[in-house]
Amino acid sequence: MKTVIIATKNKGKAKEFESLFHPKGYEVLTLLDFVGATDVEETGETFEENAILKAEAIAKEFGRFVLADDSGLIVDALDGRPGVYSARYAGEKKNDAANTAKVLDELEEVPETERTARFYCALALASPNQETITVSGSVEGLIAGKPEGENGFGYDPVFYLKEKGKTMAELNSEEKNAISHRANALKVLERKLDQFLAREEGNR
Ligand SMILES: O=P(O)(O)OP(=O)(O)OP(=O)(O)OC[C@H]1O[C@@H](n2cnc3c(O)ncnc32)[C@H](O)[C@@H]1O
Ligand SMILES: [Mg+2]
Repeated sequence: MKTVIIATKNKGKAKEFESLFHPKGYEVLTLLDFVGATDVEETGETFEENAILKAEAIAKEFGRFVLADDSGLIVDALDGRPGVYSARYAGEKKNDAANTAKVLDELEEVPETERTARFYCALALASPNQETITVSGSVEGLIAGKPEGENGFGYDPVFYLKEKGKTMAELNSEEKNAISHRANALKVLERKLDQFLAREEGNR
């Protein structure tokens, strides 16, 4: 089986990438499978910059092609926050419940019509042998009044999808993977993947 390494230490992302890549015939490994892999600092100002930082650092470290994901929640009423700080919005400890509570708190006075938001995902595919490819995807929603649902991770319990009448955390993984920012970015990447892999073969 072909293998793709994802430069992430996030269990929720790892699980989603497994379900997204298995049907394509790829086994997925993440940094959770490699003890001692570098924790790449996310010093970029955009999702794209951070995805590139993570993918290129780990591709160099492992000497092979690597995919990285930098993603987050963009809330219009908060001028785009938490944005690139989504993972550490309530502090460096990366606590999903605390991050979510902080967003809900900040939106307390904001009426439903103004609670528009989107999840955004930048993917970077890097290799020591060729130029990095970057793609992105997003999904539109509203920030709910309180958390609902147990599935997914991060801000999923407060990300309400009007068309579904449910939060992202009330969808099963198949349903989330049909519409998510991550799945949408991966669809775009797919169109470029074959050429990228052919160049990898050529560089062996
Ligand atoms: O950097 P890696 O190791 O990949 O893991 P991370 O959790 O730090 O990931 P990011 O830096 O990309 O920050 C993304 C944060 O945005 C949120 N997020 C991203 N995708 C999400 C999704 O599908 N559902 C809910 N929240 C999401 C969640 O809080 C993540 O921790
Ligand atoms: Mg991170």
